[in-house]
Amino acid sequence: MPKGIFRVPTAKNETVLSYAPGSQERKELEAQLKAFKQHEVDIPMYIGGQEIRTGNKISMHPPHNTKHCLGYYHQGDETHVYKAIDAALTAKKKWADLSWEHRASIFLKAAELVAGPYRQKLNAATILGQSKNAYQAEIDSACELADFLRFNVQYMCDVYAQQPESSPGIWNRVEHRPLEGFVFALTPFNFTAIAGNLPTAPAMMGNTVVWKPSKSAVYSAKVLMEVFMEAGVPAGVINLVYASGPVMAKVVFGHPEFAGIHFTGSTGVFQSMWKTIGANIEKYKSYPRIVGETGGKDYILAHKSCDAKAVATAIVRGGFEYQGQKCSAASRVYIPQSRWDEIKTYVGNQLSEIKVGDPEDFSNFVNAVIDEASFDKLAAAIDEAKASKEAQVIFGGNYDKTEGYFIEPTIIQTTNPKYITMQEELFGPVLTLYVYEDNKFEETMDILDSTSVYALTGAIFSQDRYAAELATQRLVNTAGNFYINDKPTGAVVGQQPFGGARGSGTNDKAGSAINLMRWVSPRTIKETFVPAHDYKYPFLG
Ligand SMILES: NC(=O)c1ccc[n+]([C@@H]2O[C@H](COP(=O)([O-])OP(=O)(O)OC[C@H]3O[C@@H](n4cnc5c(N)ncnc54)[C@H](O)[C@@H]3O)[C@@H](O)[C@H]2O)c1
Ligand SMILES: N[C@@H](CCC=O)C(=O)O
Repeated sequence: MPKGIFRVPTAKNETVLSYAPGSQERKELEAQLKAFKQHEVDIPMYIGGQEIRTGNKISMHPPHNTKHCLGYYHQGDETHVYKAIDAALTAKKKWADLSWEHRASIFLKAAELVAGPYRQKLNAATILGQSKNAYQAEIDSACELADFLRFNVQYMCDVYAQQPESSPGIWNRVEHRPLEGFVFALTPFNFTAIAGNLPTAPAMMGNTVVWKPSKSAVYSAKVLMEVFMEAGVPAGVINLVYASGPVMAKVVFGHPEFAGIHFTGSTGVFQSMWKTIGANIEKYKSYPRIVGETGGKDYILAHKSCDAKAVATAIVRGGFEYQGQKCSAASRVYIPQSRWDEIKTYVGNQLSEIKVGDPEDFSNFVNAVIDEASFDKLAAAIDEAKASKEAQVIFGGNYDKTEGYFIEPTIIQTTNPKYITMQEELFGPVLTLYVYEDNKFEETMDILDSTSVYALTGAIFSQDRYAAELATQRLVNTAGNFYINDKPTGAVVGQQPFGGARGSGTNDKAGSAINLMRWVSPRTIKETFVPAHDYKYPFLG
C-alpha cells in the first residue's frame, strides 16, 4: 500500500516528428518498413500471458498493395473467447489490489516505449496494415497513443483525488473501485491509438480486459500487445483475441461477469450490441457500462465573411487526410454562393497537386481505403452521384483496385441539401458540398441540424464574430467537437477531449477523466470518530 501521496509527472503532448528527407526518424522508419516487408509475420492471440496459435491462419495484405502478404494471424473461435474471459477473471483480484502508482508506472513506461523504441514499429505496422502515410501514422500510433497513456495517468489521479467534504467528528472518503467482472474492448481499424486506448483506459483503473481488434488492424494490435507486455502489464490483464465480431458478442454479452464495453466503431454495430445487452440485462451481476464512440457526418459551414483559402484547406485536409477515414472527417460542406467561385478555385488548385498512391512513397498524400467492401461502397456512391439529376462530381471521381483500393479524392456538388451523401456516413475520400444563398445562413443552419443522425464534429468558418457566435449557439447539439476557423479533424488528447452525441456515441470523451469515471464503481466510506451512544434526539431530553 502507498506510503505517500504521490504526484505523477505532468503530462505533455508528444512532439510530432517531421520525417523530412534526410531526417533520422525518416531513415529509421524506412528501415523498419523494409524489415517488416522482408519476412511474413505469424501473429498469435495473447490469452493469460500465453501465445495461442490455432492453425486457422488468416493472411494480411496492405490495402495499397494487395498482392503483398505481410503474414498471418491465428483466428480464434468461441472457446478462445471463454478462455480470454477466464484469464481476465483470474487476473482480476491481484491487479485490482495493486497500488495505483504501480499501475501508473506500467502505463507511463508504455508511453515511453511508444515514443521511443517502439515508435517506428508502430508507425510501420500502421502504414503497412492500415495504409496511412508517415505523417498520419506519426500523429496516431506514436503521438496520440503516447498522449492517451500519459494524460490518462494524470486523469486517473484526478479521479482518485475527487473526495467529499467531512463535517466535524467524521471522515468521509470515496474509493474508486474497478468494476466487478471483466471489460470488453472492441476496437476499429482506423486509429492505432484508439486500439491502444480502449483496453488500457479500463485496465489503468484496475479492470481486466478482453480485447478484440479490427481484422484490418491486427498487425498494429500485435505491436501494441508487445508494448503492453514489455511495459509490465501482467498476464491476463489485457487478453487479445481474434474471433469474429458476432462470435465475440455472443459469448461476451451472454456472460454474467460482463461489466462493460469500451467500443469505437460504426453506429450500426454499436446499436445492435446495445440491443443484445438490453435483452440480456437480467443475466448480469451489475448493470454493464456501455461506452461507445461511433460514426459521424461531420460538416464545414462557411459564412460569407469566411477566409476562402482557409475554408479550401479545411476541405482538403479535413476531408481527405487518411482518405477521409477519420470519424471526424469533413464529409458535408455548406458554402455561400458569393464565395463559391473563389473557394472552388483554391480547392481545385490544392487537389491538382495531391498524389494518390502507396504510403511507402512519402510523396503520396492520399493512400488506399481499408478494404474491398469499403472501396466498392465508395465507388457505388460516386457512380450514383454521376448518374443523379441532383448531383454532379466536380472533382475526382476515379477509382481503381488493380494494385490496391485507391479512390481519388472526390467532391460531389448537390442541389439537394438532403441528398443521400449529405446524410449518410461513407467513410472515405468522398465529400458532398451544397452551395446556399448568402441570405439563407440561418435557414442553412437549421437544415444542417436536421439532415443527419450524427453529431460528432463540425466547423464554422467566419470572420464575422456575430455570425461565429450565432453558429456556435444555433448548432449547439450538432457536434461534440466544434471548431471555429479550423478543420473538424485532428483533436489532440489533453487539448480537445473527443467524442460526439446523438448517433455518434455516448460522448464519454476518449482520453479524459469523464471516460475513466466509466470504469470505476465508487464506494463511499464514512468513519465516525466518536460514535453516538444514545438513540434520543436532543429535544427528547
Ligand atoms: N467517434 C469516434 O471517436 C470514432 C473513432 C474512430 C472510428 N469511428 C467510427 O468507426 C467506424 C469505422 O471503423 P470500423 O470500420 O472498424 O467499424 P466497425 O463497426 O465495422 O468495427 C468496429 C469493431 O467492431 C467489430 N464488429 C463489427 N461487426 C460486429 C458485430 N456484428 N458484432 C460485434 N463486433 C463487431 C469489428 O470487428 C471491429 O473490431 C466509422 O463508423 C467511424 O466513424 C468513430
Ligand atoms: N480524434 C481524431 C478522430 C478519431 C476518429 O477516427 C480526430 O479528431 O481527427
